[in-house]
Amino acid sequence: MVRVKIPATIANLGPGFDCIGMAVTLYNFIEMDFSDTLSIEVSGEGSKSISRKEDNLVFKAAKIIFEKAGYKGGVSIKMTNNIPLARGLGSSAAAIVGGMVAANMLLGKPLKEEEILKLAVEMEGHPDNVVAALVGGITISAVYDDKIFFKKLLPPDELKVVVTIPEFELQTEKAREIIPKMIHLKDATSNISRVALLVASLVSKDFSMLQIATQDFIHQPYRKKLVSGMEEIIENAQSAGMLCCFLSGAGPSVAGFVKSEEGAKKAAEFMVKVFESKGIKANYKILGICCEGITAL
Ligand SMILES: Nc1ncnc2c1ncn2[C@@H]1O[C@H](COP(=O)(O)OP(=O)(O)OP(=O)(O)O)[C@@H](O)[C@H]1O
Ligand SMILES: N[C@@H](CCO)C(=O)O
Repeated sequence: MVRVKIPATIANLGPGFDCIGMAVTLYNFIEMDFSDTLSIEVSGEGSKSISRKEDNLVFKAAKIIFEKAGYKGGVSIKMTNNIPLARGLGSSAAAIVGGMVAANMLLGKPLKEEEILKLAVEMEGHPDNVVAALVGGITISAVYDDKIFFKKLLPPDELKVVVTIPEFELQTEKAREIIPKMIHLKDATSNISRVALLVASLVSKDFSMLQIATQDFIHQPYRKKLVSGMEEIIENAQSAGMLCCFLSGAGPSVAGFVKSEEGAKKAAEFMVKVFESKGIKANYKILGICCEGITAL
């Protein structure tokens, strides 16, 4: 039997659409063992909605590894989920990375980490969440010639993350459909400058420009139609005590960086209030940045 712990991830951090991801201290757990048949147990988030059949995402990810390694038997999977589904916290990346890594461990690690990384990115469709879930920290990824190139930044100690999670689900697929296929050169230039500024700010631990460095011009302006309250929260981030604020992944959660737990609480209460003013119930979590990525227990 193998057991893994997989972090939630926040993608984009504003302008880093499909390339920046950040692992945070909220975890799902997967136990996997050999079995004669397929059995799936789910507790916690998604326990009412997640499929227990062959179309389960954790199983589908594990099956890719089983097929590569030539294993044809059954499997039992027990998951304990703390990452809410379809809220912009990387639940699908956690399911894919967790399923693949657990299956590979169960079979005695026939695949190398690079192979798993490639298969997981292919399955998810973009590298941001998957890379961060695998290696932890804040990751910057690029895909070229079928290979994934990434760098991991270890976060400045004092940074905390406050995430406000609306009650409603937003499937990433739907949140991607709303983004136009063509973007203006001016918007592309604005995002390129922000991403460069964001990475430089994190590396130099200079947070003074984070509000500008997390501005986005290519996905948030369209997604705000799907997440009412998001724009008001982002516009007032600094007066609410945050260094900056952005849509978490594809949404609908909204996340911000703060320097203290006390500041985080004040910011979270503000965010919850804005959502409530739009008729949306929301809760919040104050998280750290997870430096390790998926771990075997
Ligand atoms: N533990 C899990 N087991 C099985 N399926 C899961 C699990 N977690 C997520 N999923 C599947 O992934 C879907 C959510 O994925 P989606 O990409 O829409 O959002 P997300 O990954 O939570 O957010 P984001 O991609 O914005 O970070 C769920 O509706 C469910 O089908
Ligand atoms: N980069 C992705 C993250 C969500 O999976 C998006 O924003 O659609």
